Amino acid sequence: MRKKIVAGNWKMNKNLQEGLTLAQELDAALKGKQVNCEVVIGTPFIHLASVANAIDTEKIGVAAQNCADKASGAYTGEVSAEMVASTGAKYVILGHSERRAYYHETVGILKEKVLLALENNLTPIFCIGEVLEEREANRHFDVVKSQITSSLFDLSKEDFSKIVLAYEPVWAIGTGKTATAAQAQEMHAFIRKTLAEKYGEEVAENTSILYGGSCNASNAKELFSNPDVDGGLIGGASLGVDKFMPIIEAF
Ligand SMILES: O=C[C@H](O)COP(=O)(O)O
Repeated sequence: MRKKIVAGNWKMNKNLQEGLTLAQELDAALKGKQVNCEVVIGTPFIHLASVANAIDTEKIGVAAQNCADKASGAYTGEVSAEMVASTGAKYVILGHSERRAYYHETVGILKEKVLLALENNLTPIFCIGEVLEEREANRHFDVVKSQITSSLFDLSKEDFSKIVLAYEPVWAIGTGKTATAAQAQEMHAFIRKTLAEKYGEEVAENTSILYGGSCNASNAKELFSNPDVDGGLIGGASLGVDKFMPIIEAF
């Protein structure tokens, strides 16, 4: 049975004190509450250790938003997967469209990052998604398929089974323009079929595929009610407990 996951991606928001407060408020809001999904928060690197120490990490998984494509050494400014894991984080968001677009993350780089994350027992939340021109040209299925196959399909079946995918149409990120529930379901079903062709039905059925892109309290229920949508990767609406909790409770 695949996991339902609601993951926040704080992006480059919140200083350390603000981040700690947000994490602790979320921890308090979830205390004693039965929720039907796994909750994850993706914090900036500098927050990871403090946040992991301040909350119940059995209830809220902590994610980094990136890791280096090298294991260690003279790479000034980089943070390795091993360092991320040593903070108590359990997840790492990889391949986000903002990293691909602004930091030129290529397939080669992403493949290394995924391998290093897995070697360090981090669960990659691997992002894929087309830009508006690609959707308008009806190329969105090809684009998403090629993002998955190029970066992930060299993995063994065992390793692939540890991946969480997040479909984030780039045109829906931070724009207020959400994919319709039908568009999300159509793409998620296509992704699952692509996984089944390569790794078999069982792996495909057990892979969590999250939706991301202007997901909020008012559209989460409809999006999550689709059979192939296993949760969300939430940006803006994860920056306040009042906005994030209703999304968690949409399951
Ligand atoms: O990682 C999260 C996504 O980029 C979605 O961001 P958003 O919810 O602010 O549109």
